Amino acid sequence: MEKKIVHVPSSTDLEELFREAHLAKHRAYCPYSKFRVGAALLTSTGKIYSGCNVENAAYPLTTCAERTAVVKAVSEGEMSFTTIAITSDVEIGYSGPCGACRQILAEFDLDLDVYLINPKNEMKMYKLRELLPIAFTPRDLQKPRAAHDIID
Ligand SMILES: O=c1ccn([C@H]2C[C@H](O)[C@@H](CO)O2)c(=O)[nH]1
Ligand SMILES: [Zn+2]
Repeated sequence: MEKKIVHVPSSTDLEELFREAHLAKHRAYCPYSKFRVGAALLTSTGKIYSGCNVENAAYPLTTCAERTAVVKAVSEGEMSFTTIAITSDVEIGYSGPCGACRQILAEFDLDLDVYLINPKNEMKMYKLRELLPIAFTPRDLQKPRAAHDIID
């Protein structure tokens, strides 16, 4: 079997990742909610893709920071992620990724490390599988289904 080379994040990688998430938060376009979010995604090759929330006058068209980062990475050919850092202006506790973003991240790896960081630089790490138990992922589409469920 071919061995996959995975870049194990060092503490310097993580510091850089947290800094990128912080910088991305400052680029948030959120004139309606005034709620800034920054995210930074680390690939298994050691690259970082960051993103901010991008709102729209047609409110439901808003893109979350996490989704911006995923779309940037995937559109540059990166699909293997080890870690995401997410930061907002919530000072008491942490703001977690919304349900839609959890699902978007679950497409790629439920073992993803999710760091939530607040403005006091406190942080908490979760595995994505903890944040989205019994996730629906591409593997579910591969599972055998009962004949009566198959529509052809
Ligand atoms: O996971 C989340 C949740 C919310 N937001 C953004 C969307 C919107 O611009 C603002 C308030 O919901 O925060 C994100 O970027 N990520
Ligand atoms: Zn979201």
